[in-house]
Amino acid sequence: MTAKAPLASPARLAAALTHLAETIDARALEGDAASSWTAKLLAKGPDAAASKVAEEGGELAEAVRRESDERVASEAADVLYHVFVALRSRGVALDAVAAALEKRQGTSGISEKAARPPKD
Ligand SMILES: N=c1c2ncn([C@@H]3O[C@H](COP(=O)(O)OP(=O)(O)OP(=O)(O)O)[C@@H](O)[C@H]3O)c2ncn1[C@@H]1O[C@H](COP(=O)(O)O)[C@@H](O)[C@H]1O
Repeated sequence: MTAKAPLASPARLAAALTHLAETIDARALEGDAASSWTAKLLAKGPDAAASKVAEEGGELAEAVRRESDERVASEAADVLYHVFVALRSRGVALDAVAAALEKRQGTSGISEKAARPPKD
């Protein structure tokens, strides 16, 4: 895929993310750490979830820099999974993330940055 290719199949990704979020929710409610990786991660708490987000984010960055498209997709999937686990671990609702994304719709990142108050 080239940098100019469209980001196809957003509905397919949305469906996969919905399935993933529902699975993580189910594991949080009745998962067993002996048989569920998600339940095991959640039992460790937000600090451990944060470490996994940082670790997987670094691996994705490395893949984007110098690995195959397949590796980039796989590392991106790892990041998405661990972001969802971290949100569940903190008790931050997916609705809050959706609201943050919706609020930004139609606002260019360049104009948003220009409107920020100056840093001290
Ligand atoms: N998407 C994932 C997913 N991605 C990664 N992992 C697991 O995360 C584990 C750790 O992966 P790492 O690459 O971080 O390996 P590691 O660096 O050796 O791990 P550390 O011990 O260092 O933390 C592996 O066992 C992976 O299988 C996942 N485990 C679960 N899911 C999803 O969650 C669902 C429920 O899984 P369970 O909770 O295990 O039933 C699954 O059906 C999947 O859809």
